[in-house]
Amino acid sequence: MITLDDITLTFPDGDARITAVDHVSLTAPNGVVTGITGPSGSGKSSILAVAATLIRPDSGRVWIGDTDAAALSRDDATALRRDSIGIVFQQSNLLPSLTAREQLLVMAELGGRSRRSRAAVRLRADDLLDAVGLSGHRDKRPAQLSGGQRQRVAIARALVNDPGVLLVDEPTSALDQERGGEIMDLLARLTRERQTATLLITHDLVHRDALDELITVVDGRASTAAHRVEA
Ligand SMILES: Nc1ncnc2c1ncn2[C@@H]1O[C@H](COP(=O)(O)OP(=O)(O)OP(=O)(O)O)[C@@H](O)[C@H]1O
Repeated sequence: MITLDDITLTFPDGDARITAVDHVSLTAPNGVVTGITGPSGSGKSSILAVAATLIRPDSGRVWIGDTDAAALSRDDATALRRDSIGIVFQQSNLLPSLTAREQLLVMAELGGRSRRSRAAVRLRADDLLDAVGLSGHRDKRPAQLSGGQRQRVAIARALVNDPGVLLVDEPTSALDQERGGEIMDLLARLTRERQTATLLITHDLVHRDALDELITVVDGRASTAAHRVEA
C-alpha cells in the first residue's frame, strides 16, 4: 500500500513559486489499480514523481509500508525505490542494445533485496516475460518489437524485483486504442495476481474499466474521495 498524506510540491517560477501539488492525500491499496486523471498541467505527473521518491515534496508524507519515503536520505530513497517501487513510463525507456530478457536481468542485478542465484533470476525473468505474453520474444531487442510489446517488456521489468508499489504514467499514450486496452487489462491482471498497489495516470478515460478507483486532480488538488469506477 502507498499513502500520500497532505503532499504539497512547488516549483520555482521566476520570483514566485508555482504550486504543482496542493495538499494532496490519497491511498492506493494492494491488489487495486488506482487511476489518477485530470487536465494537462493539473499535477498528475508531479504526484507520481513524489510517490516514486524522485522528487521530495515541500511538505507531507509518503508512506510505503511503514516507511515515510519523503523523509529518507537520497541514498535510502534510491534503495527503497529499487526494491519496493516499480515504475512504467509513457515511453518504454528500454535500452536499445539489450534483449527483452536482458532488460529484466539488468534490473534484477540492480535490485539489492536478495542475492538470488543467476539461474533463479533468469527463471524469474522468463516467468515474467511469459506473464506479459512475450514468451516467444525473449531474445528480441526493442527495435524488433512493436510499441505494445515494448511496453510489455517495460511492465515485466518494473516487476522483476517484486515491488509492492507499481507506478505507471500514461502507459497507453503511444498505442492505438486496442493495444492500449490490452496493456490496461494486463496491468489490472498483474495488479491482482501480484497484489501490487498500482497508481496509474491516465488523461483519457477510454480504458476506465481497467481501473478500480479513480482520483481526479484539478489545479494540483485531488478530489477528496476516490470514486469507485462503475463497470
Ligand atoms: N520541473 C518543473 N519545474 C517547474 N514547473 C513544473 C515542473 N514540473 C511541472 N511543473 C509545473 O507543475 C504543474 C503540474 O505539472 P504536471 O506535469 O505534474 O501536470 P500533469 O497533470 O502531469 O500534466 P500532463 O497531463 O500535461 O502531463 C504545471 O503547472 C507544470 O508547468
